[in-house]
This record gives sequence, C-alpha cells and structure tokens, in this order.
Amino acid sequence: MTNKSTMFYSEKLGLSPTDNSNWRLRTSILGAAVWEYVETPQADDLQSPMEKYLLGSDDFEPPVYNDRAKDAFESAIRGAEFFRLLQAENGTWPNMYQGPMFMTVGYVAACYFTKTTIPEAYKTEMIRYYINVSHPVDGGWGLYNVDKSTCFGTTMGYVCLRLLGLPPHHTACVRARDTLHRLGGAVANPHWGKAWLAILNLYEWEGVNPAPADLFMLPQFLPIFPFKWWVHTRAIYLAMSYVSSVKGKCELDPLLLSLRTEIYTKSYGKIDFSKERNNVCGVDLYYPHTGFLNLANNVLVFYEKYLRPDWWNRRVNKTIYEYVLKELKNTEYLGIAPVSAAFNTIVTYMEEGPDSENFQKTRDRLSEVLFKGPEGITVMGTNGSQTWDSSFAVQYLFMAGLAERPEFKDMIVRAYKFLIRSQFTDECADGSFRDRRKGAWPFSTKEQGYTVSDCTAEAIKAIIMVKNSEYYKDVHHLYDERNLEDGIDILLGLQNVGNFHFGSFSTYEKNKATPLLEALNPAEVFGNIMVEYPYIECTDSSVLGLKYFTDHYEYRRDEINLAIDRAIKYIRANQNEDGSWYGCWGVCFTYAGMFALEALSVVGNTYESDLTVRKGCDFLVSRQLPDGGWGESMKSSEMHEYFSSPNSLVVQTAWVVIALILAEYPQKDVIDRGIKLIMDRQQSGGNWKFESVEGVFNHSCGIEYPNYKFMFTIKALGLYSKTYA
Ligand SMILES: CC(C)=CCC[C@@H](C)[C@H]1CC[C@@]2(C)C3=C(CC[C@]12C)[C@@]1(C)CC[C@H](O)C(C)(C)[C@@H]1CC3
Repeated sequence: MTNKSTMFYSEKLGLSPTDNSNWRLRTSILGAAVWEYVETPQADDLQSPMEKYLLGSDDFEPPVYNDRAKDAFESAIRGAEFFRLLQAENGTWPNMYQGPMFMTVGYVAACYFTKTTIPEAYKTEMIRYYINVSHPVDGGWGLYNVDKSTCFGTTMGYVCLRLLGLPPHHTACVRARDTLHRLGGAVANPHWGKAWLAILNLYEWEGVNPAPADLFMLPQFLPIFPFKWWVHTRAIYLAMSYVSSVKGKCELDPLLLSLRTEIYTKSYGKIDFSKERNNVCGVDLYYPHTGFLNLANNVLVFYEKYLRPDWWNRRVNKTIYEYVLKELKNTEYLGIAPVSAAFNTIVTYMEEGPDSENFQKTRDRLSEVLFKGPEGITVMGTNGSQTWDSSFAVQYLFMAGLAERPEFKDMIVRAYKFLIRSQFTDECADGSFRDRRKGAWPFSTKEQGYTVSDCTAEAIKAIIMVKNSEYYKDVHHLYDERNLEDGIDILLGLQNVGNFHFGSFSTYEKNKATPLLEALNPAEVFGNIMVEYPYIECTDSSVLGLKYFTDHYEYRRDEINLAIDRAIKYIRANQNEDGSWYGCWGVCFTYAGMFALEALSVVGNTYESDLTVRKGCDFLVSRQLPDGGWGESMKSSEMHEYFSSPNSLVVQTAWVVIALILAEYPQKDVIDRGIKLIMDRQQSGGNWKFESVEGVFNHSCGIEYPNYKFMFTIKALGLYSKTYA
C-alpha cells in the first residue's frame, strides 16, 4: 500500500482505502482529466511524480535541498522546480479543485436515476472523502468542506453515503443522522436539496417550490427572460425545470424506502410536504425569500396544479429540451458546470432513454468533474482550472525572471501550446442565446465552451509574453497573433457600458438584466446569483490584458485606451473608504487588493503619485501580522469586513507582497518581512503546503485553488529579487 502514512478518519473507522498505486490520471490534449483505477498496472504505464503528489502517496519523491534557499531568487527557482513536476503532458496543472459539498450528490443521483453503475473503486473513495471531511465534532457537512454543518450539506452527504453503500448503522451514518435530525431533518433543506431528494423519490415534488419552465417561453425582451440571467443559474434552472415540471423521480426500491425512514424526524406518510416548501433550516439560510418570491411561488403552485394544461406543459418541455441539447452541443456534452451537468444527464435519460447517444455522451463526460486526492474522491467546482492556471504560470515565470532559464523552457512551451489549443474557434449553435465566443478563452477547457472575461485577458497576456521573448522564437510560429484580435473584440464587448456599473467587467457576459431580479433568487443558500454583477477582479484582469496588448499591438488602440480608462475609473470609484476592495472570487480583501493595485500600477500609478494606490497599500500594510505575513479568513467574504486568520498564510502574504512591490511601496522592511515568511514556510523540496482555502464564490462557499500556493509565491519572490537586486 502506498498511501500516505497519515491516518485518515475513514481508516480509524475501519474503512480501507483503494490502493493509491493503481490510480492513473488520463489527460487529453484539450485538458480533460479523468482518474482511472487500473486493476493490474502495466509496466509501461507507470505513475508520474505528478500523480503520486496528487494522490499524496508515500513514494512521491520530491527534490531534497539540504540547506535553506540563500535568497528570494533561489527560493523562487526551487518553487518553480517543484511546480514543474506537477505539470501534465498536455501543459496543464491538474489539481483537486475541491470545496463545494453540494456537487457530488448530482453525480450520485444522476447515476442512481439512470441506473448507471459507479465503479467500486470510485464508490470506496467517494465514501472516504465524505467521511474524511465530515465535521470533526458532529459528523455532518456544510456548504463547503470546512464549513459548519448545515441541513443541505448533511442531507446530501448522508444520502450519498447510503446510496454508495454504507449501512445505516455505520458510525459515520449514525453521527451524521443525529446531526441531521438536530437540524430539523431533511424537510428543512433549501430548494436544491429538496429538488435532489424529490428526484431520488425521498421527498414529494409538491413540497418543492416551482422552477417554472414557462419562464423560458416568455418574450425575450422582458428582463425576467432566463437567458438574461447569470449563465450558471439559467443552466441549472433550465434542466431542473424540465424535471420539476414532469415531477421526475426514481423508481422506489428497498434502499430508498429505508432512507425515507432515516432522514426525517417523523414518519414519511405523516409529513404534509406541501407545507414544507418554505421550511429552510436557519443554519443554512443565507439569502431568505422575499415576500415577492413567496407570492410568485404561491401563484405558480396554483397554476401548475389547476390551470396548466398538459399539452402546454409538453410543448414547454419540448422547447426546454431543445435548449438543453444546444447547451450540450456548445459544451461537447459537458454542460457549464457539475450541477447542471447532472441535471442534463437526467433530462436526456428521461427524454431519450438509456440507449440514446445524447444520454450516453452526457453521462460519460460526468466523470471529468471527479477528482481523486488523498482524502478520497469528490466532485469539483468545475471540470478543472486548466486555462486559468496555465495563463498565470506562464506570466508569473516571466515576471519572476525565470522563463528564460533553460530548465523551465519546456514547461512554458507546453503551457503556451495548451493556451493556443484552448482559444475558442467556433461559435455556439444558433438560437442558444449565447454571445459570440470565437477568440475568447474559458476558465477550464475549450470544450466546456464558456468565455470568461478575466480568463480571456490573462490568456492574451500570457501568449504575448511568449511571443515577445526571443528566447522562445522557435515556437512563435505556432500562434498567429491576428487571433488575439478576436479575443480583444470579445473582451471589449464584455465591458459594462450602459447605466449599469459603467466601466466594470462581469464574469461570462455583460450584465443583461436588472439586479432587482435578485428578489426572485430561489436558492436560499447563495447570494447574487440571478444576474451578472460587476467584479473588481474581473475588471482588474481585463485592464491587465488590454494594456499589455495595446503596448505591443496597434489594433483598436483608441477603443482599448478608452476601455482601460473607464475601467480604471470604475476601480477607483469602488474602493472602500478604508482603502480596501472586496474580492468575490478569492479570500478576500487581500486578493482584490492585489489585482486592483496591479491594474493601477500598469497604467502608471504608484504609492508616491496616487492617492488611491496609497490608501490601498496603507490598508494592506495595517493588516500585517506580527510574524511579518498576512492571513485572511473566509469570514471576510461572508461578512464583507476584514477578518484576519490567527496565523499568516503563504498565499495571502504573496498577494500582498506582490501588490506592495508593484505599487512601489516605499518601506522595504515591510515587504522584507513578508518575503521572509514565504521563504521560511518553503519546505525542503521547494514546495509550500496547503494552509487554508484560497477561493470563494457567491460570498458563502469556499473553494480551493491548489496551484496558487506555487504561482503567487514564485511571482512574489521573483518580483522581489528583480526589484531589489
Ligand atoms: C451557486 C452555483 C450556481 C454553483 C455552481 C458553482 C459555480 C457557479 C462556481 C464554481 C467555480 C466558480 C467559482 C468560478 C467562477 C464562477 C463561478 C464558479 C464556476 C469564475 C469563472 C468567475 C470569475 C473569476 O475571476 C474566476 C475566473 C476566478 C472564477 C473561477 C471559478
């Protein structure tokens, strides 16, 4: 057995893990990554160091340095040497993009519903994961892996464990069930939890608030027309509304019948489900219903029950299904993200049956969101973070002064080639209400198919860096720089320039409908999901990409400069009184502060010359901890106020150091102390350890970015040695 010698909780409970040495990560040139369990490994199919590292195997052999790095530059080199080991053949850095605890249920339920067998090794590891991240005190689960226990997390976790084969008397089940009952039982789930339970025939559809498919039939000019919502929300509700309007549910079987007796505090037959629609456990509730939503739900329930003719329902679902098929076509059957992907699998199965190509292809791609790590297997936030990480890796090696060293050339070329392959080359199907995408880049893979503003900007910058370097002239011909122009067109088109947060950038599209729609947010556990909002980080990255492009190319220069100008004004205007910026995708003020100060710096603003920069730096400096580093807790994201973590964290220290160096902060000793902390935390192999969750979404859900602890530290160390050499 080659599993890490640390004893996991699952082992304490007597569950044996699978053999780490049998797992292989199969990757495709477009970035797909699937873990396969090979029963008898072949001699020509050895595990790579990357696979061993990701699995946490004992036989992973890191480089060993017997001394401490003598200076920041040497420390950066060691970090990059280690990071190089983690790159896959295809140029990406596969990693366990874990956190959200409400994704795995989609995979398990979709398999159960469609009678798809989950391979034994996967089952074992999924059970292990749940057990190993269960709450140490009460055995439940929350919204993300280190959250307090919630009804949603605990119900989904419990149901998964049981469907994956753990018996009800197992200690893990007993503890989780007690916690679930204490939280009110499964009736107190939020909307998505209730929907999964209803699909599994563990709850009645009359107790689930409507996900009205009819909305997709409304005239397109109305703000409430779903294709104007945020891309994720509309993709989830599209497929969910199909299932909900036909009240789709699994066949009952003995296991489900038993589950019905386990997850509630009273007997199933005694529950009046119609009265439970709005029952949500207080611990879960992040975004309570508005009175308006409750009214709308009541009207819709009446409509669905008494007024909606069946022929109309069929017709609506026919339209919905056409949209689902378009989504599948546009995403090579992946769907935008795991939640909608699971719903899409169920919908294709219901509509076309188990033997259909659409169902099988959709189901088969589901395995790309699973990832095996030391604690087990979970469903990740997306099918990876490939493009985003590769763009950063290329850029930061250049910025750190490492890219033109021979030992790193291969790694950069591979990432550069991956970025080239990941640029969109075609448009979405007609009538799928998607914007132009040719020329843009996604967050994960080209096949996933969704443009993201900052991912496009960062990829553009990375590619130009390679194109500009003489050292890489042998690979310049691989990319025709005219293709950058398409990317620039898309990026310029993404800026919000109406009366909505003028000058800002959102994530996937520009804002298309009023934020007043948030009054209809039915999800209860997430805020700000109905429409596109402006984001400081997306705006900052867009400035970085546009500025770097216009420094090297003539194309649309005036418009680019105007866009930059507007974005910078937006960034300035959205600084808080105290000099901070709130970050939505990383934890939290340190993350946004770094991006904002870098954007301001590339257009020439420094601590000396600019008041916004000065306030931004002073805010960050005032949060330095006695050990010289910085650390921020997830609580900042939830509470919109700076909460320091008790100890400094490497990633956030790197973010702040980068910000201060780029802003030309005058007091070098402040920066020295941050750099010292990063160097002190470097392990003997040149790596850094995971310390705390780095990312977040929708203000409430933490998500890990395992590559950040390498990329930002290397950037900080390299910039430091360049600046003060
Ligand atoms: C509440 C819902 C709809 C749940 C599904 C989860 C998705 C919405 C999350 C998971 C990963 C996620 C946080 C992500 C992003 C959006 C929301 C995602 C896809 C984006 C692309 C937004 C823009 C950001 O700058 C950045 C590129 C970092 C992230 C990456 C991950």
